[in-house]
Amino acid sequence: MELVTYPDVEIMMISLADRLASELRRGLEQNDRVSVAVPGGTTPGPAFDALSDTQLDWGRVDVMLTDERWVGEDSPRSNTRLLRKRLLTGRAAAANLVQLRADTETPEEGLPALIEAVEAALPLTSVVLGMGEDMHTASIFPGADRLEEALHGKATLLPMRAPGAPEPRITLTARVLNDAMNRHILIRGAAKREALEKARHMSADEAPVAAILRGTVVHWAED
Ligand SMILES: O=C1O[C@H](COP(=O)(O)O)[C@@H](O)[C@H](O)[C@H]1O
Repeated sequence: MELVTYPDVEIMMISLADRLASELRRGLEQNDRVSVAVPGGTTPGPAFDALSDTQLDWGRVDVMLTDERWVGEDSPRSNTRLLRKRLLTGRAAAANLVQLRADTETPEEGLPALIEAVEAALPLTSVVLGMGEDMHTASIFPGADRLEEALHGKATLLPMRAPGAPEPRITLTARVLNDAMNRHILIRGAAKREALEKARHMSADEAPVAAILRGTVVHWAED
């Protein structure tokens, strides 16, 4: 992995947005469409603000989440809600949202309706991942019920339940994340930096983010 540290969070968010825009532009020179997967949670909002303002042929861009919490878009915990509000707005409103949420009670029931559109947008041109202090990434959590499949299996998308996750989830698997042409992890604050350093010396079963580190650029700034 390559660790890039920034003088502050604002510069980090703008730099990451610039870098993603360049990767997508380069992809569009050679392909009809490009795709990017982004995290939810509390970290990426400012990078979304910067990216949504970027000049790009957004009509040829597929945008998806790396993972979603199985809650409705009216919930403040909905990652799709964050995406619509902060990324799929302004210039980026022309992008195509590849949904990771269906209107069913469980992710198991919803998955068949989602998989085709997700697979049509693969391989990802770029992926940005977040990471929790427990070293989960996307919704691949330590102790999760389908951890083994998510880390080592051939699936594209999996339902996931974990002690550290308050609601059921759906997540892209390590295979899909590692197949992305450009991979980034976005973290801020001392606790996550420490967790990342620990994860580098742990197995992916204990620290799922370890499965995605090879060849990935980690972007970090102090809070
Ligand atoms: O639950 C989730 O957590 C991670 C990390 O979120 P953060 O709030 O600590 O930035 C996030 O990357 C993931 O997409 C989300 O569903």
